[in-house]
Amino acid sequence: MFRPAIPITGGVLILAILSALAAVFDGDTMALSLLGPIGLVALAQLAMLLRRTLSAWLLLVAALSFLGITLLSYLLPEYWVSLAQWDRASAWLFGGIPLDAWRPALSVTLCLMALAINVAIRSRAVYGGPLLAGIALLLLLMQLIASLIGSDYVVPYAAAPREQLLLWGLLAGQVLAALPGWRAGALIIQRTLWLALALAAMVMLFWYQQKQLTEEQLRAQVQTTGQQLADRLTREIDEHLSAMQRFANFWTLFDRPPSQAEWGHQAAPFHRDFRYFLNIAFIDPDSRVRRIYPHSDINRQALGVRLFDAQPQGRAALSQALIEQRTGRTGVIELLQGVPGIIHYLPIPLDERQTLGAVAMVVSLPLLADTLFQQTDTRQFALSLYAGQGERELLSHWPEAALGPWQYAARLDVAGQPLELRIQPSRASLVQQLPRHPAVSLVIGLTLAYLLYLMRHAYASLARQHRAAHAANAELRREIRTRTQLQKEVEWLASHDELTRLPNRRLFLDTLKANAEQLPLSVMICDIDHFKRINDHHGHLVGDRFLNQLGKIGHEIIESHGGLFARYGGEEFVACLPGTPAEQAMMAAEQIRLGLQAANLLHHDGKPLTISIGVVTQVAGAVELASLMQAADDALYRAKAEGRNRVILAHSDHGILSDS
Ligand SMILES: Nc1nc2c(ncn2[C@@H]2O[C@H](COP(=O)(O)OP(=O)(O)OP(=O)(O)O)[C@@H](O)[C@H]2O)c(=O)[nH]1
Repeated sequence: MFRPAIPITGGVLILAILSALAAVFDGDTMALSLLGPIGLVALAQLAMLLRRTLSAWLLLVAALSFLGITLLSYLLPEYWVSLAQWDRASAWLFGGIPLDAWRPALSVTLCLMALAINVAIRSRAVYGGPLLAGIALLLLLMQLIASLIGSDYVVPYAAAPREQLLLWGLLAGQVLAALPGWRAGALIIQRTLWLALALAAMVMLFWYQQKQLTEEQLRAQVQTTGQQLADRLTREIDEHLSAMQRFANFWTLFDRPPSQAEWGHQAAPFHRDFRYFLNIAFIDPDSRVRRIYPHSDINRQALGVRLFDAQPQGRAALSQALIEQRTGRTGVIELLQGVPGIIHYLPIPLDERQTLGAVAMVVSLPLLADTLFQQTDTRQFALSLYAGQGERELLSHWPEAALGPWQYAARLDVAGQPLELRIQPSRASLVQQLPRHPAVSLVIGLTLAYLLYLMRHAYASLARQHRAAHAANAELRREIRTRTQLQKEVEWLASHDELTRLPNRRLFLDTLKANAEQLPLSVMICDIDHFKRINDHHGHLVGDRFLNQLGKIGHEIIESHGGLFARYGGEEFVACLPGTPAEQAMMAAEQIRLGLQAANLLHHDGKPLTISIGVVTQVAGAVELASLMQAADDALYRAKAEGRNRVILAHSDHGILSDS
């Protein structure tokens, strides 16, 4: 293993431990839940680098179990295991901490898993080490970009900078340790890696896009809910305005101020239907409160109060009703009851110029909002109603659960008064609604990329082995051919003479033996006359050429007689003629003698090269090679003795040889 990997991984481990201690101190469960497995993987990596394989595996099993559970929480559909069930399990396991408070982002989980698996396989290329490192790198780059851009996702996909740094450290350690091994198989890795890595990158982009889309859908959903709520508020206000109009119209039938009993009788149902009407009062033309419902203690204090004096903010609106006979309304004012609200003034005309008075309806905005909020599932949203554009909070409701990262603000106009309704969903409700398919397709896609790598790597390795085997086979075939050739040459050399390329003594004797029964069997021994002189005067090379020439002449003639011409040794040649009578053998010998003489092979003195030949033929009886050869040799000796350049047939001897 490459040494720098050890200090780098050790550094990651130390930093993870220190950060985890700080996180324990701060009670930062989110950081702890990532620092824990990072520390385990770093320790496992260190153990693997120091060849403590068993310890490394145990640590990895612990880290991968945790990461596996995290991954499952992203993948399993809500209707299989609901968020509430995950929360319960998480609270049981981690002492009351809900899932969302510790669960690392999906991309972070996958990144650490890739690094952990890479430790388990020791980054070996054959098991996908380079691809796992590549996937971890892509996920880290994605996180880096996300951190730089910043985002307000429901479920973020970047770890905190410190954790990201640790992950980079782990990856660097792995790559440094694995590089020498990867270099050895660089060619196969190159062929295998890029396609799988491109697939992984595409899958990540697809996931990112899907994630964007789902987040947008969630926002749209909350926006719709918020807008519905705002519309309902507007409708509610419209309804109470028309109800008030009906109420005011009723009193135009009177030409006198109503009695308290009449007022109470008529106002009661309106007050019951719209519980946010703090009171419904009859105001005389002098702006004094004459009748009021409900007849509560606090309301009774208002009786007789001249509103032009007591409530200057409402003066313009009240004048509109009393003098101009038009509906008037205050803006959001501080009511006598100490809450913000709006007062509507509706004229009760007597005729075109005179008014009987005005109906004042005091609307408590907090109560109005509360009426509305009660119709909504307030466990899932934080709701707040503001006067103007968030200038003054009229009512707000906060659920106990943690809130999501963003809110929607709906603007509405309540009788000319701008209000803002803000809706912020709880984080849990958003997480619950998040579809699982982007996460599932990411995990499946990355798994496919991994399998693709394994498949291509196996294929490339097999192809390389196949090529090597093929080359070895070709080499082997060449070797066999060479050896067979050599074998043939050796075999040929064992039975032939290299100079004349004629059969040698051994092959001659074997042939003779093999044809011993083909009587009459003739044998001849030929010996060049005074050959020594050729060598002495012309040199050995010329001597060789002469020997060669004789070989050709003898071979041609003897072969035409159906026999075998061989070199017996030195300047001696022999012939074996099975089934050949003495006359024919003599004739053949004579042909050789004359052929040599005519070959224009000359001694230094110009005399032609001659040959002496001894011939023997066995016509009957068992052939004895030694005596047969001896008889031929004797005949040759005689030929030499009688003056050379002649053919002599052996004497009849032992009854087996013919005589001339
Ligand atoms: N150039 C050459 N000479 C050879 C070869 N084998 C044997 N000789 C020579 O053949 C000669 C044989 O000589 P000898 O046996 O004395 O007989 P000769 O000179 O032929 O005389 P006779 O046989 O008595 O007529 C020797 O000088 C050998 O060196 C060979 O392969 N090449």
